[in-house]
Amino acid sequence: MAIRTLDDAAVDGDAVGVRVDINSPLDESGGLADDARLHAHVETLTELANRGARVAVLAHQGRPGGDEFGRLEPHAERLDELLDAPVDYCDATFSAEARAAVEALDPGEVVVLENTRFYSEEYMEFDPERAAETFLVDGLASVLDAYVNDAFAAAHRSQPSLVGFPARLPAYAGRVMEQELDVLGGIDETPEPRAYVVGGAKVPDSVTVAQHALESGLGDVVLTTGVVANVFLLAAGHDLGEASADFVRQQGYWEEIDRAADLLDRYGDRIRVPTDVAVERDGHRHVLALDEFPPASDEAVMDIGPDTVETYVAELASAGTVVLNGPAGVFEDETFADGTRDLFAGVAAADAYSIVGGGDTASAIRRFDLTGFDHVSTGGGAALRLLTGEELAAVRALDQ
Ligand SMILES: Nc1ncnc2c1ncn2[C@@H]1O[C@H](COP(=O)(O)OP(=O)(O)OP(=O)(O)O)[C@@H](O)[C@H]1O
Ligand SMILES: O=C(O)[C@H](O)COP(=O)(O)O
Repeated sequence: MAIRTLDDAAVDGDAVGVRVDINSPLDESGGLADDARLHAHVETLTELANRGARVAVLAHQGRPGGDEFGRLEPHAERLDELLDAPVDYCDATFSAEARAAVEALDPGEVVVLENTRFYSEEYMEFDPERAAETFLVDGLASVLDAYVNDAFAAAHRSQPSLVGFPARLPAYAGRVMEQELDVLGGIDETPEPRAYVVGGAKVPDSVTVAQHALESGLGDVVLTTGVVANVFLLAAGHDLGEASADFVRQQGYWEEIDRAADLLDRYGDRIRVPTDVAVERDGHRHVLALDEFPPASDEAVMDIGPDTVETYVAELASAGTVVLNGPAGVFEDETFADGTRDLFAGVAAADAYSIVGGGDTASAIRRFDLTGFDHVSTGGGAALRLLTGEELAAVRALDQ
């Protein structure tokens, strides 16, 4: 694979479109609840500005219809604080106003364009050739001289701003992309046995990762937590009660139960599910063992229990490599933070080579002030897919 980096780029005076992933947890007021991903891109944006580039930042925030879907003005304001270069914001992405904002840039200046996902085609998946003809790519390519993709965390999405520009402009990997590919692209060289701890709420991505890890043999064991564990518990025939079943349905994940059941049939001896969980009862955390199921109809499973943490940490003690993605529970609520805090602390303390991925996962690590992981990736689903040997769409598009 021949991917050019910023070492190969001459950018002085050029207008450079830089796709970053600054998709971040938001607080109740819509501001940034965590800015780790913005910090991650400071190196690339600073290098380009210092080398005289005129920098147009492309990024997404959240998903259409989602709670964290919003404008990038807070991100632009924070980047203006983090960078020495002046950072402006334009509430347009590829319109005449956006093109004018790019053309008005002087060398060393930065403008953050509006959330790419405000535009319908951006949330669709295309092959690179078709993506190159979308209104977003076509609209911006005319005012850009080069494209840099630093958005490793979104690199598994074959969406226009991630795969469409290399067909139109000289394209390079940013420093985050370069570093993540160096570390995560070599999972088959990490110590064995490898344990994948798969949690969080992005169930389809995680089931895909579990399937790849088990089928390829890259993963020796998959330990499930979070909503992923709830789906596998349902697949194993456990009655999680009405509230958790409704949640899985509302998220559109009911079909994932069949995929999980298939994996249990084929690899059941290499998949772990919780032996106890936590629900809210009378306003407090209440732990239920599997033999006490089902929870009451209004009691959603919100965390893994202490026995599960103990069992998982004990198994990880013999791993050569641990890959961790996704919180174990609704860690944002202190009532349900124990599973994530205690399991993550166990991974950090283990002797294994530990690779952690995921925006919310990294946010939890910071919240609990945990150190001792060998690599904390900016990517969630992207990191996991690369770690199971899957090629990432945006990386393939950069390979010119
Ligand atoms: N049992 C549960 N029920 C509901 N939500 C849960 C549960 N366990 C974890 N979550 C939620 O999962 C979310 C994080 O899942 P996600 O898969 O997005 O993590 P991530 O991979 O680290 O983040 P990202 O993919 O955005 O980089 C958290 O907001 C957390 O509240
Ligand atoms: O946070 C992430 O995992 C990336 O920004 C990708 O977001 P998406 O899952 O909404 O495409």
